Amino acid sequence: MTLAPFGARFVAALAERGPFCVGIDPHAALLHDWGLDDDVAGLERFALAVVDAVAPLCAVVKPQSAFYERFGSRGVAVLERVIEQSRAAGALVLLDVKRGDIGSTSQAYAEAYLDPASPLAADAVTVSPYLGVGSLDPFVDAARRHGGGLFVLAHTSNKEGPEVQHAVTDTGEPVGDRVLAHLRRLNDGAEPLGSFGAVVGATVAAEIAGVGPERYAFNGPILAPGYGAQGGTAADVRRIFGPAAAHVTPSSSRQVLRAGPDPEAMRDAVRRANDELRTPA
Ligand SMILES: O=C(O)c1cc(=O)[nH]c(=O)n1[C@@H]1O[C@H](COP(=O)(O)O)[C@@H](O)[C@H]1O
Repeated sequence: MTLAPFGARFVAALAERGPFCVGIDPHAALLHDWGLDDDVAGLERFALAVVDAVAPLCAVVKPQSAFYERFGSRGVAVLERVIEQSRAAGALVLLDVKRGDIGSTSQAYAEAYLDPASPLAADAVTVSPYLGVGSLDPFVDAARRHGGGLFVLAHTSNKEGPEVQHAVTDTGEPVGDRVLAHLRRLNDGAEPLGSFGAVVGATVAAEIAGVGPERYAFNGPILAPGYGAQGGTAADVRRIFGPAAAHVTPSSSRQVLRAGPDPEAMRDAVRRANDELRTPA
């Protein structure tokens, strides 16, 4: 089955279900809080309970691969089920792996995460441009071939990010903005939205190097992690992104997961976040 381009699927999913993205990150501390052991059985119970509760309700889920890889191949097998069951429940799966390498290795990563023949195939994947945005071309090609999406790290939510991302390039623009300029070109002319997105924290400064929300006026999706547990709010999303907020999926992991294991409490957390994010300023 050939999928429609990711950008179009992203727009439709947000319109139908709301902008909020749930991160499925089975931290050891959360397993403990839920009364589960920090082992593969606990991981599986936790992750699939979250999928059952939220995947039929929210537009995007974002499992972070590290929390599954921690348990080796059996943990990765749980991740495969999280991906498959979330997609079956109608959520887009953004697999958070932050990959990026020289082109020939990026090619193998792209096949692992975007080729529908792979057991780990997702709708979209997070990638790092630190080896140069051009090193991500195999991901771009695979996304175009398979209707997949990319989210490229630009201005991340962590306090250490600006050391690299605000550094000024030869063209005088910050590194993070150079990444956004590449995305502007990749998405040029796509309707209703391109498939090549940016990662910009819901915690970043509203103005960087004298430029405000206009830096995010590009024709692609934006993932905004840091909502909730890292302090980002709906007001921050509106302040940082301005009109581009219409294409932003703010994500939170711990804020929703801490509401579990009661499925209704997790669903309430998702509904609350979507209500806050949809309310006009
Ligand atoms: O790419 C990401 O998802 C990401 C980028 C970023 O700038 N900051 C960030 O926190 N993340 C991820 O978003 C999630 C945040 O989790 P919470 O702080 O529990 O909501 C984790 O999976 C992080 O790895």
